[in-house]
Amino acid sequence: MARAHVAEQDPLTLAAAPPKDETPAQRIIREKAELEARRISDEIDEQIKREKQATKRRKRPVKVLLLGQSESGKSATLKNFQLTYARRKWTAERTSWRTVIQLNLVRNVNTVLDILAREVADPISRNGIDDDDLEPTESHFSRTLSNNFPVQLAEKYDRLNLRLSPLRKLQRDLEACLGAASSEETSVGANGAYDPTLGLTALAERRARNTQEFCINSRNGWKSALNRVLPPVNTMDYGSKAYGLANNPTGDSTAELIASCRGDMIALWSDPIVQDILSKAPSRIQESPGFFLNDANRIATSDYQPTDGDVIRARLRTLGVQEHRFVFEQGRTAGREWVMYDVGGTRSSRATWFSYFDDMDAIIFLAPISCFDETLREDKKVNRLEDSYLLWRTVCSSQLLAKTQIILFLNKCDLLQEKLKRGILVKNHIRSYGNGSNDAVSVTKYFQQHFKDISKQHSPQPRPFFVHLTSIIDTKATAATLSVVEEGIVRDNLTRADLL
Ligand SMILES: Nc1nc2c(ncn2[C@@H]2O[C@H](COP(=O)(O)OP(=O)(O)OP(=O)(O)O)[C@@H](O)[C@H]2O)c(=O)[nH]1
Ligand SMILES: [Mg+2]
Repeated sequence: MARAHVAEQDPLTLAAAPPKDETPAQRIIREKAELEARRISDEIDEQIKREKQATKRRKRPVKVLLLGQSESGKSATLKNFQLTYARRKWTAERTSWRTVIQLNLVRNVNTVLDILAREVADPISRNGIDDDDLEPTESHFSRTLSNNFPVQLAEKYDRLNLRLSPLRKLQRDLEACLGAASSEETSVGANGAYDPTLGLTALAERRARNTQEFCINSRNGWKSALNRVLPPVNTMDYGSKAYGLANNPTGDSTAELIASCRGDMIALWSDPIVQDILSKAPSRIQESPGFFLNDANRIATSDYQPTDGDVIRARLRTLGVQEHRFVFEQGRTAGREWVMYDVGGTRSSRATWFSYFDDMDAIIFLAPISCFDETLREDKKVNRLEDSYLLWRTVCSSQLLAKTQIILFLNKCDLLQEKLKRGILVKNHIRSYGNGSNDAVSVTKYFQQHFKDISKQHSPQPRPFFVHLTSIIDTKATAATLSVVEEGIVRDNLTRADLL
């Protein structure tokens, strides 16, 4: 009774109650109207629910996978994305690249010394001593050069070699601190060997057996390698009495040591005879990844701070698959999170790629087209461009990626131009090129057509061919390319969200 009384008093119940004097005909009309109102209300609820779900899907991170052989420019592309769209994070992380760049520079110096030793000492290289084993001794240059050059020059090299010798130990120590990422892979373990006749599925099965690289799956990406550097380097001793570096608590000992070698580095690099010898070497050190000798004057200082360009050019090999998350601060997708997966490109790393094919909004495939005359570090028998063709075919033909947008970057166009200008003939390395013109436009067009044909022939279903000619170290031009890429990826991402 008490409840009925409350219900009677409730204004909502009273308002919704049928009129007291309602006739049966009026009742039928009223109930019909109520039914219709409920139907409309349910429909609106359903619409709101659908829109909420679509908004949620649209807000899910944009996922991009970067693929391509080692040294193709995947990490450099990722860095450009950060530089262009996540400036705050980029600036915060820039300093942590200092040690990598210093190592790159130190390695450049040691490589020049090695090339000099090998080039001027024919008897040594003929005796089968490998580049990697070569460690010039104090008297090495004077012993070998004195046959060909004035004694005073030989003495100069001896002096430089001796004065720069602490950089040998520094290189080893920095490599030890940075870990495997700081060195290039030069040979492939049996388990990790890439066999192009195997599908990626079969390769993925090998993954579990190959533990060397796959245990490293850093969510912080390269930061994990960079973070390892500072403490051990602080305590290094590079003949510290001579350089006054012992127990420097700020980690500046490396910079101090490198700075103390600056004059000698520059003297070595600017020497015309050294330049002449290097110009006759089979590959140009200036075109190798992480080349900084032209910037020694600026980098070999105790207070060196990397510039944006330095970081893009720094070389640190990617191990395993690294996930990078960042919220775009500008662009069409400002406020939206992007997740980019940067993979290691060496043959032994490729088996991991497969498990990331699912659920990507786009794949950016990097193919360095300047490499037509080079072979893989990990397999000297394989031409780099041929390797890229094969990889591209594998990616295009994947059923899992049949509906995924794939964007091709024909990268290192700057180096391609350099090589062609130097007179390197494409036909000598890519037989199918025949007597085509050896200029950059014709060569690029030819390579591009080949990639397009592969995509057309091997894609499980027709897909558009998106291609960009890039020089990823050119940050301004790359920003313009990335803007186009961002638009395409987001458009695709929204379409997928609405279709889901
Ligand atoms: N000159 C020139 N150098 C480039 C270009 N793109 C990348 N590089 C440099 O080439 C080197 C290798 O690039 P990375 O981005 O480290 O290559 P990666 O594909 O990530 O290689 P892995 O991590 O081994 O798979 C770096 O030193 C880059 O700065 C380019 O277009 N031109
Ligand atoms: Mg990389």
